[in-house]
Amino acid sequence: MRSRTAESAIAEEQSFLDTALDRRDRLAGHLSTELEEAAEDALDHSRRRMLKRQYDELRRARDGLVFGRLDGLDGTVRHIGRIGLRDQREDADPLVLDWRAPASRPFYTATPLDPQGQARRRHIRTSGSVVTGVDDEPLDEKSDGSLVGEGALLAALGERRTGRMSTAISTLQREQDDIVRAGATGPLIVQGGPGTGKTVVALHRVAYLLFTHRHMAERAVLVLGPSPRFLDYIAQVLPALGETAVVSATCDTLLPGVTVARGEDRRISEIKGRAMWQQTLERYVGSLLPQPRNLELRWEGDAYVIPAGTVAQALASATQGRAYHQARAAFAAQLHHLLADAVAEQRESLLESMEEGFEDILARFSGPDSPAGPSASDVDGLLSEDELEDLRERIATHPTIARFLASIWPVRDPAVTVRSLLHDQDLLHRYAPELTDDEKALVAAEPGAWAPSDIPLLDAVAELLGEESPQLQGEFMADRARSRRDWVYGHVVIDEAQELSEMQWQMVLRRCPSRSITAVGDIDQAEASHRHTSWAQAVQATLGDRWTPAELTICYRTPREVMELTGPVLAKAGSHNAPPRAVRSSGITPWEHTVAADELVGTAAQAVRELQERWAGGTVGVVAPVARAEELRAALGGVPVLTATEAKGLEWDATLVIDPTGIAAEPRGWNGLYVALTRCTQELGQLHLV
Ligand SMILES: Nc1ncnc2c1ncn2[C@@H]1O[C@H](COP(=O)(O)OP(=O)(O)OP(=O)(O)O)[C@@H](O)[C@H]1O
Repeated sequence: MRSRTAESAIAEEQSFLDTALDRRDRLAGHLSTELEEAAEDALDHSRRRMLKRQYDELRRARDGLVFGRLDGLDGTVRHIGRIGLRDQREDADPLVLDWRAPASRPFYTATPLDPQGQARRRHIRTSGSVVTGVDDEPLDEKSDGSLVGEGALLAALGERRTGRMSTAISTLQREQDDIVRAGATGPLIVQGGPGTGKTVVALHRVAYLLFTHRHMAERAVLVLGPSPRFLDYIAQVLPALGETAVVSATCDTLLPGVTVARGEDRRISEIKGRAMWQQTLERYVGSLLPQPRNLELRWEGDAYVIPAGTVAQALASATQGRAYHQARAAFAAQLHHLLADAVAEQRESLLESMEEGFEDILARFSGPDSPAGPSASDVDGLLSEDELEDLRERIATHPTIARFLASIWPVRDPAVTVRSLLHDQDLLHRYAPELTDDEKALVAAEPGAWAPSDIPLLDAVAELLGEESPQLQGEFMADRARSRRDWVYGHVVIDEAQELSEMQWQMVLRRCPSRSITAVGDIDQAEASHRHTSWAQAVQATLGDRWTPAELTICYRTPREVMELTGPVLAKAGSHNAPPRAVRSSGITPWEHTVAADELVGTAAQAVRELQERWAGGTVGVVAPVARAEELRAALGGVPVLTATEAKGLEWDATLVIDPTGIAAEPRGWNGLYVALTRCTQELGQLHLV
């Protein structure tokens, strides 16, 4: 039963929510009329876009229109919601504060020890347009102050999982909020154990940055995740936060038009992920540039020679700071000039010699008293500037000259270029001397189809070669950004960043030269083939020490009972860190059974059925060793059966971990097992093999 005070608080907030909903509808109606009229009025484009954005924002903001309230020590009352709502009176304070606005910050960070001028924080729970409850937190009393809005947080964490991540704007915690609102001028690397809200923080940070730095929306924000399944899991969070200027991708899908077509051996992927490839590729593409020499060209039946010295100068100025194809275009322009000059010069000297011959003839046939005939000065051999321009134009568009250029400086395709290097041990010997003979042989023996570790190499070569023809610039659209290799993003967010190889980091930096990057990850969950065991090591080759560390320390997902099992696993993974502190207990003891190999599938099927019954309306997931995943997938149809790598970043109400010893025996398997054990929000079961 609710107390009278709770009833009256709910009624009070219901009345406020009704006002806010009414205001929202009025504003949306007003904007809609303005937009309709604007169609005829030819409203200027950018204003129209702004109105449309505001209109869409208002229409989307149904859930969580108002979710919080701050009562100041000075008696002021401020409501906080998904978006800001202006009051009817222009000079009045906003009716609802946007959660990202600076004035909303105390909602996430005020504590009894640091009340920031606030007397009380209230979480308002709603379902559609109905207020269902309030949680009040006095900020003028002493408490341990470790959690913000504990009631609302624990209610959110205890909810059944839907298989899709949801927003956490009403329950963001202080350490999370600090990261969400951190400055964005350089790389920020956030370390956090499983379930500490790294993904939550990363996505809310995108929304915060796009709200605070409007210019970022013009260049879009790139969100990089570990797998398409993960991107699907987080897909609705940003639209729910009102953000559409976002492109999501994995490192494998970042290069437009290129698809990963095969898996690869860990050893080779480690070799191909090393930072040294950047120099290797630079050296190799550099070697493909033409060398200075005499160039012999034909034009309209005559031969012309451009001497090696002149060619060397033209090459030096064309290649200066330019990618291969841009340098080629600059050199072509110079070549056209040089040839036109040579043609003009030859023509001049020909005319001059003709002229001299003509004067001799005249001198022979006429005496000193003869009347003056045409003289050398009357026959001007020089080409006018227009004639010279016309000649250059004809040279520039002539197929013979284009063929000549192609013979000394061919257009190159990144894919062919990468393959020609990787499959040739002699070239590898010359340009990748850092590799051992064994490593070179392994790389050269790889099949032709692209593997994940090829993508950053292709990307690097595509950058070194440059676009053959410049791509059109235009008005921003996320699709446009996605379709362009050379798109420069306003900000990049990397989730599960511990998995990135050095070459993948390079690929990210290429897309964000400003280095406005947020990388979140858990170095203890790293399973990729690289050997990094610290962030400093992971980014040494790309960022050096120019990055800011941050940390998340509280586990929101996994209950205490499960987290207690993970300490020894983490130690076996070679980590010196302790697992994060779990914020809650589920009251359910993790269980484990041991079964014979031939009973494994049947027992797993039975266990999944029981879990599904217990967690009806929620989700159940199975994590298994790579070698068993296929068989289990076939037998347990309908339930996700994933390897530890595939389960990264995901969560279910209940997880069944199959053959933990088998998972631990995989490469970096203890890290994998740490991932597997920490996926559940409520119940963990393990099936061991005898
Ligand atoms: N402040 C919060 N309010 C409500 N729910 C939260 C909050 N922080 C985290 N959660 C929930 O905790 C769970 C774990 O969060 P998240 O997936 O972001 O963690 P993570 O650190 O990325 O985990 P992992 O390393 O395992 O991928 C999610 O269900 C998320 O919604």
